This record gives sequence, C-alpha cells and structure tokens, in this order.
Amino acid sequence: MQVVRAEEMYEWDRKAIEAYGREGHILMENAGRTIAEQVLRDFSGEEKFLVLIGGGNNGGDGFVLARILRDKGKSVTAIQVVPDEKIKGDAQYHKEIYEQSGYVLDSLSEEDWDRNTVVIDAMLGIGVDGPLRPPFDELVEKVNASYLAKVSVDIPSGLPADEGAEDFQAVQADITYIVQAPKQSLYLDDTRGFYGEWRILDIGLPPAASPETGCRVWSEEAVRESYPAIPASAHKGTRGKGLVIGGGHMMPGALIMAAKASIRAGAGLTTAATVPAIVPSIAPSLPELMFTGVTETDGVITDIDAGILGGKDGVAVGVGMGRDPRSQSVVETLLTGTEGRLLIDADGLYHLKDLLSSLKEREGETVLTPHIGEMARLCDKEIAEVKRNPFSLSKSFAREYGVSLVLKGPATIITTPGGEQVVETSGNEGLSKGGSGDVLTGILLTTMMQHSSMKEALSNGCFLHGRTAELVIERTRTVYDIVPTDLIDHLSLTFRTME
Ligand SMILES: NC(=O)C1=CN([C@@H]2O[C@H](COP(=O)(O)OP(=O)(O)OC[C@H]3O[C@@H](n4cnc5c(N)ncnc54)[C@H](OP(=O)(O)O)[C@@H]3O)[C@@H](O)[C@H]2O)[C@@H](O)CC1
Ligand SMILES: [K+]
Repeated sequence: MQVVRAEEMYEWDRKAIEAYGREGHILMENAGRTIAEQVLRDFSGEEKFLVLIGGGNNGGDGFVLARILRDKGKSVTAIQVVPDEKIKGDAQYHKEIYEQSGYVLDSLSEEDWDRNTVVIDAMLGIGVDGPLRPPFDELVEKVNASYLAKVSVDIPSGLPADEGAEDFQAVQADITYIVQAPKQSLYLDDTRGFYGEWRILDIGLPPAASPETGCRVWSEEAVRESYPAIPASAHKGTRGKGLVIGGGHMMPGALIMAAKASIRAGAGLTTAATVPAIVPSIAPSLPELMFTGVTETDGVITDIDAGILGGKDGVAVGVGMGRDPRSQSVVETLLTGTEGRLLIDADGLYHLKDLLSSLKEREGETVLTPHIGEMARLCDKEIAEVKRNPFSLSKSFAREYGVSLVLKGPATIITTPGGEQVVETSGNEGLSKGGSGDVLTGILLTTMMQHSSMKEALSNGCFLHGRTAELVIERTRTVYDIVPTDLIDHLSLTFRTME
C-alpha cells in the first residue's frame, strides 16, 4: 500500500475520472457508502449520530454517509456547517439526493452536543489550507470538548495530510476512516495521535490509476514474499559472516546485545571487534561469538586493523563504542578503506558527523540507523524540524550521501540511496528503552548479509524487531517490563509466523 501526499491523492482521483471513466459523484458515493457501512459495523447499537458536513468533497462524503445511516433507520442529526453557496459539484449532487430522499438538514443547537452519542466529522478533508477560519475553528473546539465519540472521515478536520505543517488546530478523533490510502501525517510523531484508531477503507479507486508515490507501507505479506529461505545446501559460510565493532569498558552490554541479536537472527558466523578486557565477561554467555582485537587506549577503541574485515559479508560499527574523539578514526578507516556493506549506528553516527565528505565518497553500500535526535545532528536541523519533515529530510540526505537510511521511531522510515521509501510500523511503546537500537543493529547486520536487496533487508529487519516486540507482549511481557533482550530470545515467535 502506498503512502500519499494530498497532491498524489488528487492525481489518483483525477486519473480515475479522466482516464478510467469513473465519475466523481460515483467515487463520492463509494467513499460515503464504504465509510457508512464501517460505521454501522463499529457502532451497531442505539447510537445517535451528529453529522457535521463541510463545504468541500469531505462534506460531500458526509451527505452520502448521512443518507445511508438514515436509510438504515439510524438516528441522524445532519448539519451543513457552511452556507449553501459553498456547496458545489459532486457535493451539491449528493446534497440533492439527500434532500430528495425526504431527509432534512438541521441547524446546530447546544442540545445536539448532549442528546447525540457519536459525532461524525465530515467538515474538512485533505483540502485544508492554512489556519482554520470560522466556523471551523469554533466547531473543532466544540467537537474536542464534547463527550461524544468522535469519528473523522478521511482525516481529522484541520489536520494536514502532508508533512511539514507547523501550527494547526484539528479534531482529536477516536476513530478515523481513511479513504483509500494513508496520508503522510498518519506517520508523523506530532500528527499521528489525532487519528485515534484508524482504518484504511478501499473505496474502489482503480489501482492502475494510482500515482507512483515512491513510498509504501511494509506489510507481513511483503515480508513473506521477500524473506530468503535457507537453502538445504546452506552452511555457515553462506549465511553471512558478520563483524560487530564496538563495546568499550563502560558499555559492553550494547555489543553483547547486537552480537547476540545477529546470531539469533541467523547469521552464519558473527565476530566482535572490541577491547580485549571485556572479552572474558562476554564469552561465557555467548559461546557462538568469536572475537578479534582492536587497538585500544585507556579502554577506548582507537583503531582497527583493516585485516579483520577480510572475508566479512557485513560490518556494523558504533554500538557501545563511546564518543571519545579517538574512536573517530575507526569509522574513518571503515569509510575509506572498505567496500562491503557497512552499517553505522549509535556512537558511530556521532563520529560520522565529522566524516560526511568521506561518507559521500564511499563506494560500498552504507546504512545509517539514526533515531530522530541523531538524524537532527547529522543534517544540522532542530529535532522539531526532523519530526515535521522526516520523509523529505530523509530523502534528501540519502540521495546526497548515497546511503540507505533507517530513521527509527514509532513509524520507521527506510530510504534507499535513490530516494525510494518504506514505512515500517510494527512494534510498541515497550521498545522505548536503551538497548532496543543495539538489538536492531544486530538483526539488520544479519538481514543485510542475507538479502540481495538492501531495501528488503532493512524493511524485513525492522519488521522482525518490531513484530517480535508485539508478539512478546501478546504472550508474556507487557509494554512496561519488556526489555530488549526479550526480543533476541523470542525472534522465533516472528520467524514461526513466516513459515
Ligand atoms: N480520491 C479522492 O481524492 C477522493 C476524495 N474524497 C473526499 O474529498 C476530500 C477532499 O475534498 P476537497 O478537495 O474538496 O477538500 P476538503 O478537504 O473537503 O476541503 C475543501 C473545503 O475546505 C475549506 N477550507 C480549506 N481550508 C480551510 C481553512 N483553513 N479554514 C476553513 N475552511 C477551509 C474550503 O473552503 P473555501 O476555501 O472554499 O472557503 C473548501 O470548501 C477528501 O478528504 C475525501 O474526504 C472522496 O469523496 C472521493 C475520493
Ligand atoms: K474530516
């Protein structure tokens, strides 16, 4: 499924009408009907509906919806919130059908907020532009202050469809019925919460008319289709020989988690390059892990011998490495002296900031896995700006430096060097703990060694991580007590669903 911007949604609509012979009013009938049917499934009792209808096509969906709910014998108070002259085109067409059906439009009274139980917000859709003007500003406030269950059509009124909006006032929906495809704002930290629960409803726009947005949502189906099976002829040398570089005296745990996750995710051979002093504390609990030395000063990794990279199918650097400036040379050596698949995470990203020109020149495939704060630092932006524009900032950074980018968050955005994007949404709030990123790094090290497509490797790796968190919470832990090592121990729960 594609993620769309408002402009792309309009293009889809336009093409469906112009090139595929669908009439606009039929699309609106389909939208209103599909949503009405879902409303009837989700609210099957004695609800009393207050339908607020705006002046654009979102309002048009509202006229259809109000008619169908009335046809089904439901209690409906339908309010057109704008003057008659604002209702035009397909919305006017459906207003006339509504009235010809013998149904009336009511005027809003204070009692309506008390005697109804569900408010259906069909005031503004993806066409919202700028700060809300009357009467919408006041109505949005009233809806939010009311005790009614709040249902939004397509998008909560006032909420922008696209990334980038700074100030907005919007309905805080309990449920949003999204028309046809998710909009970018469904995946942004500052806007996703306005949707409440949400469902994406197929209103029958022809798939062939859909624009190529270059951004899709990763699904379990995509994972099943793209996750490589282990051939019967496999041996340890064919399943990926990976190297994890990191772990100082003070943070051995990060290295342990990344290495263990890589092993459990299915790597053939995993080696850790770390300070020798911590090896005795790791080795007994992780007998599958091999070790190789690094140059160390005062417990800090200050250099690596390029020889340790020989024959490796993938390298991950940064976990628990620390920010001592003397470690920067390690990242530099990897950027300038290696050509294989390289993943840079955590403290590795910290050091990378001063090495961006080497990053640009690197020939091999490089993956960066920043969280939003690390991304802000890498591209010299405020965190708030990255939160507002994660799609476009990721795309321009990935293209400029020729890297694959995994911008981690509740909705992780994966961007290829060519600017193609995937949104991966598995996981839960239990992952907001130190160590989650280290586990992801280990998993991604393995998936990037086992997939030929880097995009699929990263998307599947993020899925493996997030879905396991969901399954652990279904089976044993809760979002409070789950810890990152639970994910490593339970990767089998997700692998089993992929068989
Ligand atoms: N495939 C599709 O695309 C399909 C789309 N469909 C539906 O159409 C919806 C999009 O419809 P749309 O384009 O008519 O825009 P919409 O959101 O109703 O708003 C326009 C109105 O808003 C007003 N307005 C704007 N900003 C404002 C502000 N700040 N403050 C106050 N008012 C403001 C503006 O008023 P004006 O500027 O004229 O005064 C105008 O009247 C979409 O979300 C989906 O529900 C389905 O029916 C079928 C398939
Ligand atoms: K709406």
